[in-house]
Amino acid sequence: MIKIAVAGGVTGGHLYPALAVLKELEKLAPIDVLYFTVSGKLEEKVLKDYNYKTVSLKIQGLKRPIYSIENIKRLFKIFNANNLVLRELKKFKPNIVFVTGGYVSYPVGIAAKKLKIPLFIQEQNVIPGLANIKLSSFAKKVFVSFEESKKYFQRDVVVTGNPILIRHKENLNFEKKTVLIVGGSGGSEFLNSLACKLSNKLKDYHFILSSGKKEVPCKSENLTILDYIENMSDYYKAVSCAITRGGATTVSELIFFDTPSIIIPWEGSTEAHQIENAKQIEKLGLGYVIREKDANIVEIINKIIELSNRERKLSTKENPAILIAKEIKNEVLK
Ligand SMILES: CC(=O)N[C@H]1[C@@H](OP(=O)(O)OP(=O)(O)OC[C@H]2O[C@@H](n3ccc(=O)[nH]c3=O)[C@H](O)[C@@H]2O)O[C@H](CO)[C@@H](O)[C@@H]1O
Repeated sequence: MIKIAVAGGVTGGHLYPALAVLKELEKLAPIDVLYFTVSGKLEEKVLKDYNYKTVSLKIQGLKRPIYSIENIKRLFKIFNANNLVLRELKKFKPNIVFVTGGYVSYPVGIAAKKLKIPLFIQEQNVIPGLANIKLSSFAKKVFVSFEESKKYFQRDVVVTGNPILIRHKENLNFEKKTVLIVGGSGGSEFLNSLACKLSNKLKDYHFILSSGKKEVPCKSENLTILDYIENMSDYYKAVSCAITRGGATTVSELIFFDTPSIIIPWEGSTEAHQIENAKQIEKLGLGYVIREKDANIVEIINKIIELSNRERKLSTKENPAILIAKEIKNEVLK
């Protein structure tokens, strides 16, 4: 039995890679999971379908710029959460702690250090997040998704690729050319409004928008609006092309499913990390990166037409989740 404590969430970008690894680990050995969640966030909803123990933390991420009064309050909550995490880890006695970044990972990683439990870290983004960078100095292993991330760590890291959680429910088959538009796990007002403009101009195309429950300023026959898509894998495979933000997990999924795509990175992302993630799509010739300021509707339409006329091929790739699961198993069941 592998007893594993896990943290990684708030957004889908951190959550799904962790779940992907646990899914593979379960195939290698029986597992007992304690998952640290953030109160009210996506993982608390998603984990209802899983048979994992959970501990909910009432914490918030630090605002940028880092030096502000509000951050002192938030740090205080994180320090309080440290005590709860310590208590829970002492009770659960995991063989290993695994974190996939985001601020919830920090108190869990620190507690692992205090209790001398081996810590494994997984980073999705090309430019690593603050929590993972800080924790990496004492982690037993660090897995990164892209070669380019190596230079940000002052230690050895293992390049595995980003774990992909395959979520299959149905075999989709669209009659018309279909464009998937997704603004990350929280949606994007910018992409919602772009979906309106595109569906209005390209009437012979079908658009599917994951709105993240954010406002969509139109209704149109050729625009299907969904609050959230549970089975993203089915969509990645079936659509002609996708338009997305530059979240690392979305980018990795597009690469995994060979989905031709246009990435319009979220300009507000910390250290503009979404721009660096997005470049991976261009590097592989899978699509284009367009900055918000250059998002010209005619150019986007031309790119949609070009990408959706490409023949879709799904090459077989090994899921990075398998590699990481094997490393965890080898560490625990030495
Ligand atoms: C606003 C924000 O802080 N974004 C960050 C967050 O990602 P955020 O969760 O926004 O974005 P990502 O694009 O990385 O991942 C989204 C995940 O949610 C899933 N999904 C999305 C929509 C939907 O309807 N259904 C669904 O299942 C996608 O399949 C994917 O697995 O973490 C990422 C990974 O560290 C970062 O790169 C992003 O910059």
